[in-house]
Amino acid sequence: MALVQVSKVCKKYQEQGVLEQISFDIEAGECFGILGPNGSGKSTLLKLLSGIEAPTSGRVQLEGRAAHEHPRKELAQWMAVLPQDALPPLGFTVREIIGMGRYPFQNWLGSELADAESLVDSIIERLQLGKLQHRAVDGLSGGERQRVALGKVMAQEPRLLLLDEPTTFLDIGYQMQMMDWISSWQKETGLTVISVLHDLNLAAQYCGRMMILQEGRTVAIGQPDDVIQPALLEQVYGTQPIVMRHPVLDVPQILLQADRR
Ligand SMILES: Nc1ncnc2c1ncn2[C@@H]1O[C@H](COP(=O)(O)OP(=O)(O)OP(=O)(O)O)[C@@H](O)[C@H]1O
Repeated sequence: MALVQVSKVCKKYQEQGVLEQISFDIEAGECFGILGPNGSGKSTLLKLLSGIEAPTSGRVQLEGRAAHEHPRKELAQWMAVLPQDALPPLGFTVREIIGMGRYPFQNWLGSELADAESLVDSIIERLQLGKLQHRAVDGLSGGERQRVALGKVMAQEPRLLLLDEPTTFLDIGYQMQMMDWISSWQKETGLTVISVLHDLNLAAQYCGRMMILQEGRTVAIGQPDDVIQPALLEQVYGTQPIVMRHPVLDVPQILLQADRR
């Protein structure tokens, strides 16, 4: 059985259709990208996948059970969400925030049987947060804060990770670092990743499969080569990019073209 099964999902807000007849499956260990123009329904789909909201019709199932019917604490023990505005609470230190990823595993006394401190240490080392670990998150840069947010979801040791545009506001160095960390973590643990992304080039490099939404409907779903097609992208985004192959990675990449007239 696929880890995630979405079948004939529709979502309406006050009679306004936001998602229409969405169906796809995701197998354990996949990296799946959700792309599409602004307002096409990407974040809404992520909310349905995380069980925060229920579909108006159709089904979203995680391990064969409706996403919104999983008890929240149980779900938090195997699914983590990194939202776009993952601003951790002010006043806490980097180390404390990462430790918060362990909350779903604590008993009512706030203690955990397994040694969480060594896990937190290894995450701090891996994300190069050693020098920042005792600083309050308030004064950190956007890139540093995003790294802390990633550390918190890593501490949760999920099997399914949902990301909402994890690289927004990051410079190209941090963008690649963030995606590489997620990718190596995924390879080591067999984690399943579903990510909303705006950047088609990043998606083609990191996602095995991706879908493109337009006005709440699926216009393409498949491997990057199936999806990154000039005519399709022009139809969806209203601009026709040049599609080339990445000289090293051998995946499709787009070049945008200014109108010089
Ligand atoms: N709670 C809500 N109530 C009413 N309308 C909503 C609600 N949430 C989203 N919408 C509408 O649903 C549509 C899709 O929004 P959504 O945030 O899912 O798009 P998106 O593809 O993630 O956009 P972006 O790329 O700009 O972040 C938008 O028209 C939005 O206004």
